[in-house]
Amino acid sequence: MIYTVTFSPALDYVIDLDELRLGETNRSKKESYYFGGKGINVSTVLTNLGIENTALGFVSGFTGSALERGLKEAGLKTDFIHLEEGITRINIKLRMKQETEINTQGAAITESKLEALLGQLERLKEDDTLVISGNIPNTLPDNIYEIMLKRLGGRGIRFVVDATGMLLKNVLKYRPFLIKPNRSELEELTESKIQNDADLEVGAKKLQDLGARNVLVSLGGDGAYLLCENGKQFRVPAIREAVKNTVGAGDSMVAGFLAGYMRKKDYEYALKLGIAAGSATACSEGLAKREKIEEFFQKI
Ligand SMILES: Nc1ncnc2c1ncn2[C@@H]1O[C@H](COP(=O)(O)OP(=O)(O)OP(=O)(O)O)[C@@H](O)[C@H]1O
Ligand SMILES: O=P(O)(O)OC[C@@]1(O)O[C@H](CO)[C@@H](O)[C@@H]1O
Repeated sequence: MIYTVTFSPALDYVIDLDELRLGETNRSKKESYYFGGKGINVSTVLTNLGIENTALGFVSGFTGSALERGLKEAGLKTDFIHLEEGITRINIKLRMKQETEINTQGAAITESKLEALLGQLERLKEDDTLVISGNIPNTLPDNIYEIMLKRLGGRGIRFVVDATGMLLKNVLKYRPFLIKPNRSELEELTESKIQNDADLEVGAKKLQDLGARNVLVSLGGDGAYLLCENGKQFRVPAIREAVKNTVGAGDSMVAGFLAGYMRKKDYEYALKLGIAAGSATACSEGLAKREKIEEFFQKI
């Protein structure tokens, strides 16, 4: 069984603008909203691909109720913990020539609610997969992912971690099955510039040396690079069509990769399905549906 954890789910409010003029009243051309947060996006795309999973995390307030209801209507299985104060965050995504995002803090998670999540995770057993992604509210310590993996280590659970900075660095020693930095995250983690494929290999190898088993580096419109635990490496270009929205492309890639791995236990196949899912989301309004992912997979 696959479980995803999103500490700080989000209502993604996507606003289309010609341009943003600071200090003035700007009027949108169009707006739309999506139920997001990284782990939730992974769960949505897994569900779209017919892979059973449960989305865990914290929700609160009227935005949390809307998110929970919306996800249920979309067919997701969720088991959220309800916070008593604050609201599930609203993240602003400004869509102009370039995309600009404002990701907000999100509701504070109390110690007892955190314990409730750790209690839920006790049900995980050998061969289960736990996807932990996204940022945490700034009221939590940045070793929180490490605390989780330490408690769950040694049980044969497959960990997938998609996070930045210390949140990710702290967990590498627990040998996560998969991490998915993008180019700038890889640069930050390895404190080096990534300018070509040789740099990708060196950077990914550094993260493997720190403990990661498989390192998937997403490169936006340039596709992705995978360094596998067996030493094999693959570089696959993206499918380039008219881009509509790249929010959630990385999460879709993680979902596609996992779905592919579950199906065939083959890393090259998993990477191709990951690329297909990431590019299908980039070329869709909202997260990709199964038909688009399959159509893109045929083109790789
Ligand atoms: N402009 C694009 N055209 C085609 N495919 C894209 C484009 N942007 C992203 N993708 C696909 O999605 C995958 C993940 O993209 P990216 O590297 O932007 O992830 P990310 O930075 O984690 O994104 P996010 O945080 O928004 O989810 C890429 O490897 C590629 O397959
Ligand atoms: O603030 P975080 O947790 O780093 O990222 C949150 C977020 O940008 O990630 C998803 C796209 O990957 C969006 O649905 C969501 O708004």
